[in-house]
Amino acid sequence: MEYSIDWGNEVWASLKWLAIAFGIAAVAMLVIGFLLARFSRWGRPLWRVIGGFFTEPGTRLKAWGLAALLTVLALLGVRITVLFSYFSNDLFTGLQTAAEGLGAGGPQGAEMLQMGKDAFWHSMAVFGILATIHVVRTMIEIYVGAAFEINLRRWMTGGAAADWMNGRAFYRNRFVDLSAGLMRRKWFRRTSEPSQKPTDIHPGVDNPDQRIQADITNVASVGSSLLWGGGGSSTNGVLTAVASIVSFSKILWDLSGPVTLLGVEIPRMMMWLVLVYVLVTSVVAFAIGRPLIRLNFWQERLTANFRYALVRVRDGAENIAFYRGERVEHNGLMSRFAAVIKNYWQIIHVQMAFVGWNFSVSQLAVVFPYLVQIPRFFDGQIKLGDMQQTASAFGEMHDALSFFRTAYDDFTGLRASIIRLDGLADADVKSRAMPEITTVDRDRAVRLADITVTTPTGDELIRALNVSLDPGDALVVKGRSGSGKTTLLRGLAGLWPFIDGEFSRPPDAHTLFLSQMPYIPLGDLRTAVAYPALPDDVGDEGIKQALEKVFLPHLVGRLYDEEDWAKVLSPGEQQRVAFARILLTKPQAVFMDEATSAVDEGLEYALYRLVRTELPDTILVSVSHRSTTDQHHTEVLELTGDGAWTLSPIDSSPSLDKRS
Ligand SMILES: Nc1ncnc2c1ncn2[C@@H]1O[C@H](COP(=O)(O)OP(=O)(O)OP(=O)(O)O)[C@@H](O)[C@H]1O
Repeated sequence: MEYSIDWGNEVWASLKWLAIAFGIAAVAMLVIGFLLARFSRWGRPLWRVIGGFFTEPGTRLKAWGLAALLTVLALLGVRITVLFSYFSNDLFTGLQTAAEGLGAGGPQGAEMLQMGKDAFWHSMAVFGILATIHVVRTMIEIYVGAAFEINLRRWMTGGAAADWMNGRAFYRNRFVDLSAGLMRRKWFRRTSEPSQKPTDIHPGVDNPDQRIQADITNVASVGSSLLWGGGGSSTNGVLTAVASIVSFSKILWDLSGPVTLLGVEIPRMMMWLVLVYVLVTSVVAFAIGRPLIRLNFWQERLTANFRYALVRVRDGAENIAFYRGERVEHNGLMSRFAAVIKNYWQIIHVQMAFVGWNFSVSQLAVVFPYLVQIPRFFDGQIKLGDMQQTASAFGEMHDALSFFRTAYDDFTGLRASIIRLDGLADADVKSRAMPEITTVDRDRAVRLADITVTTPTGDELIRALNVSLDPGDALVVKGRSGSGKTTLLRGLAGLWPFIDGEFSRPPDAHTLFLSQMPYIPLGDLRTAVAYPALPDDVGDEGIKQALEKVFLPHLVGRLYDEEDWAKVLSPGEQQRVAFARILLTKPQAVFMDEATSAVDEGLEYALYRLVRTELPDTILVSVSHRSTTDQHHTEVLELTGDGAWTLSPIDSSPSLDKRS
């Protein structure tokens, strides 16, 4: 019996096919990828969030290497599927020959039966080889796919986290929306990028944590499987879909015969039928599934909001418990959860229609080729094997062409993640583009020259402030609540964008800003005390001494204890930890925002004296409501909150002996 292809020569034929297909696929992917990244509405943001993986020196070799390997493996998968279709042709033709031999009887029948048997066992051997290669290929593909995904995810997470930290974008992105009103202000325009227009405002960035964690995971895993397909043969990707379409259209073209429709003979009918069938069904599917882009985007946002609300309860547990605020919290949580469910129902409704349509279309496609071919088979024009291969080629073509229809759901999820990651990158850039105070490094001195601070709505809090402090000077900032004391410190620290003027201070490493409640990082106590230095940089001995000096000797033995220290230490103890940090860091200038508000006056006195004695040359700037802090300072700055300010010396301060 004659086989459908020359199996003896197939290894070389397949290798040649693979080489040519790889060449074409590589060029096509590069060209299409370039065009999409340059000109399409979703390709541009996608390239923005993953482009560096393929271009940066640290990752590009691995990126291109793994991508090439995945392409080869995907194409090999397509080739094997093609060969399986020839195997099935031979198997069924062999069975048909054997059956005909049995029916015919006699010597000729016996010969046909033998031919059929030979063809059957030959097919089994072919299947054994193909199946082995198929399994091995699939295993390798799963591994390489995972390696690509993990590398991409690692690069994206590292990059997004660094970008979020860079220029304190994680803090300043809260002002991206608010800065809209100020875009028209002269000094804002002067300090912002020339390309920024008042209309060019990003709508802000919600839940960056979710974006960095969940959206990146989604882009890395769904993105790569959409391109190359999953591990199993049934899961197509764009590449395998296109390669299958090309390969199977040739088979279908060769096998499909003419069909007479309303008296007109249409050649290669199967081919046209599958194209028209899939085109029409896909257009309908896209129309049904279109709302999923928006709904998936919202699902991410609403889920993140709900989770953030839960985290807030955990963080504020003590406060909530004191207030007996469970009812309010529960209501808040449930209303956020209700929003998640409402959106989820909308997704389900669209998906019911979408999946229902796709499923019906795919079911019909199972019998469709038999219905079209059966007259030719009954007329004896084609053999059982040919019909079988036509049906399988139709099925493969249909699956491949339908990939874009069935995977539309995944595309919408991917698109939502890309939009969110692009939004984060955008907000990071805009956060950095917002104005910041001009800082000048100056050894052992602090100068504020013409500092003007406003609220986000443009109301002046401080107008043209000038202050000059030399080593050992200490300034206390006072004023009614809301007059802008904290905001001044925020501005000087480079957090508050609505500030103008020049600020000279010791270099970053020698200037320390302390907020009212010191931040306590996760980890052991030594990490908490040494922050923002690393514990090994300051050493255990230094940490122990600092703890003893700030009256926390009971903590000396617990340096390596891992606790949620922000919840274990009392506010007063946390403020003493902040003073320990001053002793460890030995800054040339320190700015403190009500840093002793939680300790009693005796302890406050002792802590200030400690700093003055240990670090007599350090410049102190304290924000304080208490008159007891005055005695540790040399000057007082009074803010009125409407722009005006007064600066006056403080007499008879016991700290005035600091320079002696
Ligand atoms: N993110 C913000 N958006 C809008 N307005 C803000 C923001 N942060 C602060 N403000 C406003 O800026 C003004 C100054 O606030 P700031 O916290 O500096 O006051 P303060 O003098 O430190 O007050 P207190 O003594 O109560 O700590 C207040 O009116 C406050 O409402």
